[in-house]
Amino acid sequence: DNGRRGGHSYPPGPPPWPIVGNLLDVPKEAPWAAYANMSKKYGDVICLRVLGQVVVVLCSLSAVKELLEKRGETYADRPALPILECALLSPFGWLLPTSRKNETWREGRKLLDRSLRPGATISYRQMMQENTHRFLAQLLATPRDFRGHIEAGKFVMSLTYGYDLKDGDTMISAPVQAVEILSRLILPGAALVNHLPFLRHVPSWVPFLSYKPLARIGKELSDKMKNEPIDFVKNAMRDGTAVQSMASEHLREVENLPSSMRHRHEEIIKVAMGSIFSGTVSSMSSFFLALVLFPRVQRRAQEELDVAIGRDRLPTFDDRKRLPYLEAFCKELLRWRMVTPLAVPHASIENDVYKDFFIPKGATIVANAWAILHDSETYPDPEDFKPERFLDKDGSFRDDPALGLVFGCGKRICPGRHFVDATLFIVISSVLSVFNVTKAKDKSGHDIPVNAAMTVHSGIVVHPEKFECSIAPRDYIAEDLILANSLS
Ligand code: HEM
Repeated sequence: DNGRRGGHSYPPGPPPWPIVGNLLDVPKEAPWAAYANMSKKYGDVICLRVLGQVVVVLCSLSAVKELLEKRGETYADRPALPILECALLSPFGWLLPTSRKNETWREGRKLLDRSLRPGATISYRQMMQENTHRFLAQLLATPRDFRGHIEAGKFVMSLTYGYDLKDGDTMISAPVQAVEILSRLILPGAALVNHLPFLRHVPSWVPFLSYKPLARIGKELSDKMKNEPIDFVKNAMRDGTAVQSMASEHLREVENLPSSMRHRHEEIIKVAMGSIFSGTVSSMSSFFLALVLFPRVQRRAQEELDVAIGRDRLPTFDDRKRLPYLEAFCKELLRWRMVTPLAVPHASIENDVYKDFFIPKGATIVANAWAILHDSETYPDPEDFKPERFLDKDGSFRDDPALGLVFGCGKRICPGRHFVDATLFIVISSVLSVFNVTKAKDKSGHDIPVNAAMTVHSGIVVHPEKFECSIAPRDYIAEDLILANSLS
């Protein structure tokens, strides 16, 4: 393979070495920034060859849109990763984010798109508001545990299954473990590890599991993850105690089908619902980080809330159109500290030619969303948190089509994006309307410095490092409001 087909060569990139190719060029730290740098030298479409695998990194909006969106069908696959075939991981083949482009993915994806479309999330507004009010009460009671309050996955479990997650609940232990295992192994940083054959057999760093045969562990976790929450919903439906949720709605739709058909539909429901994870944890921590680091932004958002809503009630979804600064704030949050700076890799299902470059079938395609949304020409001082970027001179909100990239692009674009958008709005506006978030103080009353660093958490998702902050009600009016709403 000399990298040429029909007169076209692979996209440019660092020259490959014999045998190892570009293995040593694959960045280990902040790969999004390293690829962005590389693109200054080689252009917006870069090619690396890693142990026989062609990896194409897209660093411009036009390249991402042209390939992943316009030629969406060609790039709708996920990479075929040998590691996913190992005994431990093969039972998770059904999970939509990593699934190859097959019939189960297509059907599951359709169901998720239907459940999570903007119109459908409107019917969950009440539930989101109630969850948010409970979150405010938890912040008031134990502000130092703010990370724990965010991390509970509550929003997603009540949306998906109408399940009220308690602290330390085992209902999410299977998904949490599975996500930890999968995401550590599959994505960009780990891309090269996938090709190291010994890993196909022994992920020895999984100590809590290693006493059982891997195949059994994988199957048990996968079954638990898929079946346990759905069984909960079915039982609740039988007892007449089921509350509205995505799962109960779908189960109701197929309730009266003949059993053979019902079985297949229920399987798809399990696949689709089981593929939903709490993805907003990272953004919510970054939200608190932004507030401590940029007090000016916090004050401005509070001024807008006070004028538009007043101080005697909490925000609702109906207020959104009157809060352009807050809208811009939510967008800036997703841009400033991207959750998945390299999105999730796609793969090509056939040979393709882009701008005279040859992209072979089976190539891994990485959309470098970070390079685009942190480009200092389009976003001056990209590391600063500035909602104003998305405001017109008259203060109205200005949308930016490139922002959608934080949710990926094309056929695999995040189906949870509208839900995320709604969740962030209601949580952020509610927190800001009643709390002041500032640097925490040490015993002698000095500000504790804030660690603003980000860390790669389990493979693809990036989180803020642990930091401290003080979260206090703005005044007694705010405190009363939180308490009154958490009781109703
Ligand atoms: C801030 C929060 C979130 C971010 C930044 C995010 C981002 C992403 C990205 C970048 C992808 C890959 C897109 C691509 O391949 O082009 C993705 C896929 C996915 N996301 Fe999200 N996501 C978030 C929250 C959620 C939530 C709350 C849900 C469910 C309600 C969800 C469900 C999914 C699923 C099922 C996929 C796989 C889609 C497929 O492969 O067909 N995500 N997400």
